[in-house]
Amino acid sequence: MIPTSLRELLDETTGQREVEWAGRRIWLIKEAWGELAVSLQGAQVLHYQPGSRHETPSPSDSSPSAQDGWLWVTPTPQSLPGTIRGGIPLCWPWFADERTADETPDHSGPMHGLARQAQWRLEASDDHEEGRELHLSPVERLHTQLTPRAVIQANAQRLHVELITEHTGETPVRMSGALHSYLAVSNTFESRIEGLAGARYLDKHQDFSEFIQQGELGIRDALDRIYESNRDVILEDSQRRLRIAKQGSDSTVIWHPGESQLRDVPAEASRHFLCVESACTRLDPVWLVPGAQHLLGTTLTEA
Ligand SMILES: O=P(O)(O)OC[C@H]1O[C@@H](O)[C@H](O)[C@@H](O)[C@@H]1O
Repeated sequence: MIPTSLRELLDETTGQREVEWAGRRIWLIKEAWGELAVSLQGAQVLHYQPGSRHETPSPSDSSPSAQDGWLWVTPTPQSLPGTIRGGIPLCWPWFADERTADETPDHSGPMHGLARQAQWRLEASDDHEEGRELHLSPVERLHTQLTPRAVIQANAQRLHVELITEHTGETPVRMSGALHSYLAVSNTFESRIEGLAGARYLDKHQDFSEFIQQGELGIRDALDRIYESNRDVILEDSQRRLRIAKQGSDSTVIWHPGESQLRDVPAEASRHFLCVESACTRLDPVWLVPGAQHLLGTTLTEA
């Protein structure tokens, strides 16, 4: 589900073009296989919709429909240099406040790292498996030893995002990170995740105490959990069943603020997303040695 102003820009797009939206440069694609929108702030996918839209939702109806895409974006994003809440923010080279690869003297780097605020450049947009493959790199160096790049593939069947980190320095670095996907749902508190039953998790709301997931996970309230799992999960709600697969990640983060008001999200809009994140966290940090690389990936398909 994307804001109406972004929807209008997509509706006016044929093929590919760069536009300005919410003060950011956005790469829009509308082709026979579907639609994609990527913000060059953060190399952040904001929208993916396979196939063509069949109908325009009525403006009076604020609930998302299957035609609104698989990702959710707040209708009231922060202005720059803030970040856009929604889509798939890249959290790099640390997750949340772990700051393992933070090079500031007092470890005061931003929550979720440096990548999502930074400006990225589109290096290539190629035909790929009857869809598109985009390659992006940060405009400025973000870390003295680590270099990230993003690869985004989209076609009529799937959206795939890779965050690749190369170690170009001389001493090992401990990093973490996440593909912080905001997935669109018709009602967060009626949605359900399959695939985590029996998994160990840390509950951030209970001082990272450890628990085992009993049965499948129904979302009923706020939650902030790191599951130790590398399995696919399925997000089910009344509009679709989405399979979320991942690569290079042994942590699955499930997050929603519940009824707490986020300052950049109107109350009604916050009932339409759930974050399911392919991550490397305190449970599975990545020790990168000189010359090595790590790939963190997520793949969304219809289940
Ligand atoms: O508001 P932010 O910085 O995007 O973070 C949102 C949430 O992101 C999740 O990944 C974290 O587990 C939460 O603790 C955090 O609150």
